[in-house]
Amino acid sequence: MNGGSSLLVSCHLLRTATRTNRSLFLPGMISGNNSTSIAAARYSSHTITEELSHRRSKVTLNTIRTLHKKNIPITALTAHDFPSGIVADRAGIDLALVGDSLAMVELGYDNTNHVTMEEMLSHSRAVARGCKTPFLVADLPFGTYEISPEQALENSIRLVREGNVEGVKLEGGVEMADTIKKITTAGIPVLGHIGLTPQRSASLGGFKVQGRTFTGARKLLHSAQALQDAGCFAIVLEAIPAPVAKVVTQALTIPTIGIGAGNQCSGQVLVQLDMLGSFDKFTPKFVKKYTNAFETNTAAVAEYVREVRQGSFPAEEHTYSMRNEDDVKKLEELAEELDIATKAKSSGI
Ligand SMILES: Nc1nc(=O)c2c([nH]1)NC[C@@H]1CN(c3ccc(C(=O)N[C@@H](CCC(=O)O)C(=O)O)cc3)CN21
Ligand SMILES: CC(C)C(=O)C(=O)O
Repeated sequence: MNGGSSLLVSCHLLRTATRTNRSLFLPGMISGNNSTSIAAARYSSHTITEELSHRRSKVTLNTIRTLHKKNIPITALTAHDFPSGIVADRAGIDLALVGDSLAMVELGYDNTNHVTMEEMLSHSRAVARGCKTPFLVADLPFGTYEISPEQALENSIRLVREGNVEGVKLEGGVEMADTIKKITTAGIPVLGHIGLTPQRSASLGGFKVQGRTFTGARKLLHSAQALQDAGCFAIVLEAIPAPVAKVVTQALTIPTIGIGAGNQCSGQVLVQLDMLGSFDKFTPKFVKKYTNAFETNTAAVAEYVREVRQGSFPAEEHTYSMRNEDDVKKLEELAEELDIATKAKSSGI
């Protein structure tokens, strides 16, 4: 992106902030020293990604609390590997999630329940190597936290110590309160997750929208309050009607992070490969594709195939030369001799 389009993006940020009547937030503005940030973003010749990544300081739980208090939407996104971790960092994401959706979008499983603790640890470490600024959270995979609070704490400690993440996410409502207490008491921040909880999709009858009835909505509200009381620093609300998410958000003192839960949540999260248009197996209604990486990437690879076949790749600029031109001549002479020798051999002389 050049300076010109950086200016366009920055102006768009300003317009959007005005339209939604929310205070303008560019990452880095939270920790003071803000007076030049807007002007710098508008007039700098740097790219917008440079602006976003170089200016901001490490996002901590305090940053997330401050964003919430100031009514500034929290931006969250999944990162499943080293490059997607870097993208989340550079683009200005506040909270990066090593979500177990990686089971489906990275590893090709039919649901999230097949991903193992070892796989989550390996992906978390890769993300952590690239994703330095956002607050980094990983999912406790299915089967690693349901048996007892002790089991949950043990595996949370592994995610922190071996996976290099800062917090953990787990699915479930009131029934998870004791488990959440156990983990938060040990000093590990917990992100709750209610509504459509994919690890329980079998008992939900599939990936179905939740809380569509008054009874269902009230249950979600009670779960959210129990999760807050148990010590969650925030709660993911997945695939629930927007009016329900709004009431839940208003009822809580901790932020809600919505995915398919309308725009009245305290923040938003999406699966990175979904919003980049890289995943084409299915598309939940809540996904907006900001680009179509699947088409772009497939077309690029097809072009490579074509160029290799026709010999136009690699071109001169992708090729190494000999240090000394004379050596090229010597090499050709050698080749000629070999050629004669080969011919001589094959003709039986
Ligand atoms: N690529 C991807 N994106 C996700 O957001 C995601 C995953 N994978 N895997 C783990 C879970 C599964 N999720 C899903 C999967 C499908 C729908 C879906 O298609 N829902 C229907 C609504 C069905 C109903 O009406 O109740 C939809 O049309 O959105 C929603 C969430 C969310 N998570
Ligand atoms: C979509 C987010 C919230 C998630 O749980 C995941 O990526 O697994």
